[in-house]
Order: sequence, then C-alpha cells, then structure tokens
Amino acid sequence: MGILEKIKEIEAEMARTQKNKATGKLIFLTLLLNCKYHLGQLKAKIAKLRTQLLEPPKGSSGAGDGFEVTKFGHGRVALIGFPSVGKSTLLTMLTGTHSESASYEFTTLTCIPGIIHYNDAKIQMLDLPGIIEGASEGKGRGRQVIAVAKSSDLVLMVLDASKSEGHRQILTRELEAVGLRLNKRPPQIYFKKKKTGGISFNSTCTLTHVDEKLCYQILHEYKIHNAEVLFREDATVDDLIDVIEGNRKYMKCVYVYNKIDVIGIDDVDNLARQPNSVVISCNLKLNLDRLLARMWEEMGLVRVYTKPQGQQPDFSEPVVLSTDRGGCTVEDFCNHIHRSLVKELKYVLVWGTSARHYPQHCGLQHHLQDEDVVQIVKKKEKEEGGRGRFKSHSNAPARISDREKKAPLKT
Ligand SMILES: Nc1nc2c(ncn2[C@@H]2O[C@H](COP(=O)(O)OP(=O)(O)OP(=O)(O)O)[C@@H](O)[C@H]2O)c(=O)[nH]1
Ligand SMILES: [K+]
Ligand SMILES: [Mg+2]
Repeated sequence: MGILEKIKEIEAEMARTQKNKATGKLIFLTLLLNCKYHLGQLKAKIAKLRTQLLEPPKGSSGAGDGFEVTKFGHGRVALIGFPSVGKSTLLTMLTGTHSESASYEFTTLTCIPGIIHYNDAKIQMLDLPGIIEGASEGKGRGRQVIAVAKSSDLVLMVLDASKSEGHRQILTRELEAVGLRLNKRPPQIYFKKKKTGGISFNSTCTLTHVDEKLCYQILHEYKIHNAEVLFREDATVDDLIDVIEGNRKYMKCVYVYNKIDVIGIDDVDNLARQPNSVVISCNLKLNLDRLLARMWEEMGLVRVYTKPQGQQPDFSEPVVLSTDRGGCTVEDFCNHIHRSLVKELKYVLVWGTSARHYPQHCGLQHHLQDEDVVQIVKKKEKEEGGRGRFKSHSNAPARISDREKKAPLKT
C-alpha cells in the first residue's frame, strides 16, 4: 500500500471514530476517553506518513525544474493561490517584470521572479503556478510550489474576491498538510529526547486537551521512551505532534483578495475586515500601495542609514536589516558592513526613533529602528564635537521625519 492510501485509510478511521463520538454511540465515559486517545494516536500516524511523503526523492532537492530561483534582495515573497486569481497580473504590476496572464487556468507553469523596489529596499517576488486541492499530495505542481513557499519570508495567499470564502480554508489546509503553519507561533512546549530516565511529563498550567496518558501514547507512536516534556500552555495534541516532528515552518501570511472591482461594496468591506487581509484590484490599481506597506510591515524590514563623520548621512542606500531574520541590533548592523567591525567598534552615535536623545551613544546590543541614522566611532578615533558632549549638531542630520519622503514605488 502506498503512503497516500495509508493516509486515506487512517483519515477514514478518524472520521468513523469522530462520528461514533458525535452520535453518542459511546455513552460510557471510559469509551469516550478511549476515543480521544485513539484519535490522538491516529493523528500521530498521519503526521508520520506526511513527513515521509515530504522527503524528496533521492538525488533531488525537492524544488525541481523551473522552480529553483536564486534568492535576491532583502526578502522573498511568494504568491500562492488557486489558478486564475490574478497572481501573474499582480507580479507584473508590482515588479515591472512581465509574467503571462490570461483568462484560462494554469497560464503560469514555472516560478517567475520579479523585484519590487520599495523604501530603498529590494524585495524578491515570486509568481508561481496555481495550486489545487490535493496539491500537498502531489497533484499538479503543488509540491514544487509549496517548496518555494517554504523558502520565502512571507506568503501572499492570493484569493479571488468573487469566489467562495472556502478557498482560503482549502489552501490553508493544503499548506498545513506539508508542515507550514500560517500566522501562528510555535507551541509553548519544551521537548527534549533523552538517552535514559523514562518520560517526565510536566506542565505549568491546567491542561484541558492533553493528559499524561495521551502524551505517553503519542510518544510511544514515535518510539520515544525517554524524554522530557513540559507544557507551558494549554496546547493540543496537534501542537504536541508539531513539536515532536520538529520540522514545522512558522510563516507569516497575508490574505490578498483580488478582483474587488467585480463585487459589491458590502462584500469588499466584509473581506477587508478579515484578519491579516488586504483587498485589492489589479485591474483598477486599487489599494496596491496599502498591500506594499503591509508587506513591508510583515517582513519586519528596518532601514539604517550610515553617516560618515563630519558629513551628511547617505540617504541613497540604506543597510537593510530584518527584525525576524538576523535581527537589527547595532551588532547586526556592524556585521552587515564588515565582519571585523565589531572588534574595532567603540560605540555608535544614533539619530532616529530608537534614540532617546540626538545623538545617543549606543553599544552593540542597542536595537535599531526603521530609518535610524548611525555613525560608527571606532576605537582610537575621535568622535566629532568632542567626547561626551552633544554640542556638535552642525553635521547632524535634519530630523528624520523632516527629510523629504522619497516617492513611493510605482504601482
Ligand atoms: N476583474 C478583474 N480581473 C482580473 C484582475 N486581476 C486579474 N484579472 C484577470 O484574471 C485572469 C487571470 O489572471 P492571471 O494573472 O493569469 O491569474 P494567475 O493567478 O496568474 O493564473 P494562473 O497562472 O493560471 O494560475 C486574467 O484574465 C486577468 O485579466 C482584477 O483585479 N479584476
Ligand atoms: K490564468
Ligand atoms: Mg499566472
């Protein structure tokens, strides 16, 4: 029996167990409890099979022809969605790279990269073929598309505003089936395998979904007999399985409802109020600037401008850091410029929103914020205006907020 058939079989068994539970065939409490343990065990079985399914065939990287695109720029965004929702139209609008769009499904067959120039940063955007229900199990090009999604920093789930709301759930399920977790944080469960000592099970709060017996059973399913488990929140069986599997990818996702030009204003209003959603129309160029701003926010990008001593800051090319990836402390900033810089650094002078006063003397652990200006002061180098005095403001940049805002990206 193939892995897919095995998964189908277990899913059927789960459905039967759930139905028995719901229809009240199991009137005794003990039987109901057994039902819970049985379901937990089945869930672990499916998770194991899905992991097997995801292992790429020997000698391949998992992506595949036409899908291996080199990373470029300060972040990567993947466009995921059903066929003909307007992914290629959106890429063409935002990046200026042409990606074929047409009214028939599966117009796009490979991964098409484009670059968005926004806030002096470069963001790589990837157009991908449409995916369909069953993609996670290998239907269409689902597996390749999902592999690319995993390699990105942000997923834009593009949806057709005029189609069923159910599409969002179907796609989310497909992505979850391959280990992607959208807009969730990792479960607060400490888990460590041990060589000996059996299983120690503890919690710092009351647990309503998982008890010691169920936890043992799940671990048994994974043939784990020695481990330390500490629940720091009232997590579910699915959370526990995620932690044991350890290969889950927690990603940010923005739901982009396109084609709002063909629906009524009440429906637009309703969609716009959904969590993590942005409504747009590529055809009418509606709200694309809002989408860009949202992408920027979600990617946690931070621009830092350098100011050479005695000169105006260089506002043409910032160092772009990310709060999510790599961090944005002064140390991260220095490493970005040169690896040896940290050793030579005495302190930095900071102007901008992260500074309490202008300029603030800061050390390596100081967290920089978007649009800060930084002057590096190396050891054995005299700062401008004399040490510890702040009178030399002649060369300080004008207030950041005063400086001319550059024109936003063409949309
Ligand atoms: N009404 C309307 N139609 C749009 C809009 N954006 C795109 N379309 C149309 O939707 C159709 C599909 O657009 P594509 O960009 O090819 O969609 P896709 O998601 O890339 O499709 P596949 O590559 O086949 O998965 C085209 O006929 C577009 O002109 C929009 O904002 N409003
Ligand atoms: K299309
Ligand atoms: Mg397309």
